[in-house]
Amino acid sequence: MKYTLEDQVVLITGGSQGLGKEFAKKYYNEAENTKIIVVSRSEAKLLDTCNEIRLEAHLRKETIDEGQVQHKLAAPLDPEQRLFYYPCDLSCYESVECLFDVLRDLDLLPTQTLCCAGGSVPKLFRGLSGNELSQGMDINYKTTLNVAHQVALAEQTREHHLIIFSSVTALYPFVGYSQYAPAKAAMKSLVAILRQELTNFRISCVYPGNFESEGFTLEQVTKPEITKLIEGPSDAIPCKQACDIIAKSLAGGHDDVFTDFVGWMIMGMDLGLTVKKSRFVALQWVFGVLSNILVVPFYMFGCSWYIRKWFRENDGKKAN
Ligand SMILES: NC(=O)C1=CN([C@@H]2O[C@H](COP(=O)(O)OP(=O)(O)OC[C@H]3O[C@@H](n4cnc5c(N)ncnc54)[C@H](OP(=O)(O)O)[C@@H]3O)[C@@H](O)[C@H]2O)C=CC1
Ligand SMILES: CCCCCCCCCCCCCCCC(=O)[C@@H](N)CO
Repeated sequence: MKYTLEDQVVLITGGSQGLGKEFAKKYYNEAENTKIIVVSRSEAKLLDTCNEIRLEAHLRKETIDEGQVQHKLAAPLDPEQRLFYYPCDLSCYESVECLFDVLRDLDLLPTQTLCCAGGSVPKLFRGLSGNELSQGMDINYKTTLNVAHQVALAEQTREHHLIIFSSVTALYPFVGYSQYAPAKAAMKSLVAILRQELTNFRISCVYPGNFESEGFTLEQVTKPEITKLIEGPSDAIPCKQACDIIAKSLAGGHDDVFTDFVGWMIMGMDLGLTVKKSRFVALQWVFGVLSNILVVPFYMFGCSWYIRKWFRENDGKKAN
């Protein structure tokens, strides 16, 4: 199944900001007939986002078409429009059912689904509240699980492209990400199973390294220094760059997608009983096998030693 921006109905979860919004912009600007539905919890944010995308496109067109194009304000699921929004807490299964009922009624069942909703609160384990812990699973895993299940039920026979946004931390879990990495690892596991079961689906899984977004700015505030140190090699790239890299990789037929070289290396080191479809996969496998023998044990030894030293020096204080 070819990845193309044109002639689709695309459902983007977490479409109100960050990478989801970047994808919404991309579809809106680079495809003519594609219908886009952005979903997130906050209606105010969604409305702002839709207006911003339309206004930007309008202003751009105005300079080309000398003001011939009319700018319309966003309305929730207005069938005249190409860009729709729907406020919904996707971690609640019943709400996702309602969303799909609405989409079915409006003949807007998606042909592509981008599960971008997610987010992390990086802190040391003892510093997290019970609410933050359950939010980690709800925002990252349950939003994706619920949407994937409803799409699977809605699209029993038609082809569908499901694109799930995990993280490099699913492949390399480390200090500071206890609230987040396990949920992203669960998404990787779900992807492997759905690829075997949903035979009419193309299922892609994106493992981004750091990129700039509203969520990223926020997580930097609570992120422990030791976490920043370990993830140092994955410098945050601009959101648009991440979006373009992912779209290009999907168009190239790859289904395990990374956004930087560190991501490619870590994906290679993650061997096991899953099929991998990533860029330069043969080279990645050879690199992975060799580095698991020659580098990983020493890196992990050094890393554990450094983390223990860091905890000793910070003497169990709230070390963030
Ligand atoms: N930025 C980074 O460095 C990296 C990000 N990722 C992953 O990529 C994806 C996009 O990241 P980024 O752009 O930074 O994300 P942001 O944190 O900037 O945006 C997250 C989006 O998810 C929505 N959302 C959160 N919870 C729910 C919910 N329960 N129901 C519906 N929508 C929800 C938010 O809207 P609202 O609050 O209105 O619900 C928002 O639109 C995420 O899954 C993230 O984990 C992976 C690796 C690196
Ligand atoms: C031989 C071994 C070499 C290993 C090199 C180690 C480099 C580690 C890079 C980890 C990058 C993690 C990005 C997390 C992004 C993310 O998901 C958060 N921004 C949350 O949103």
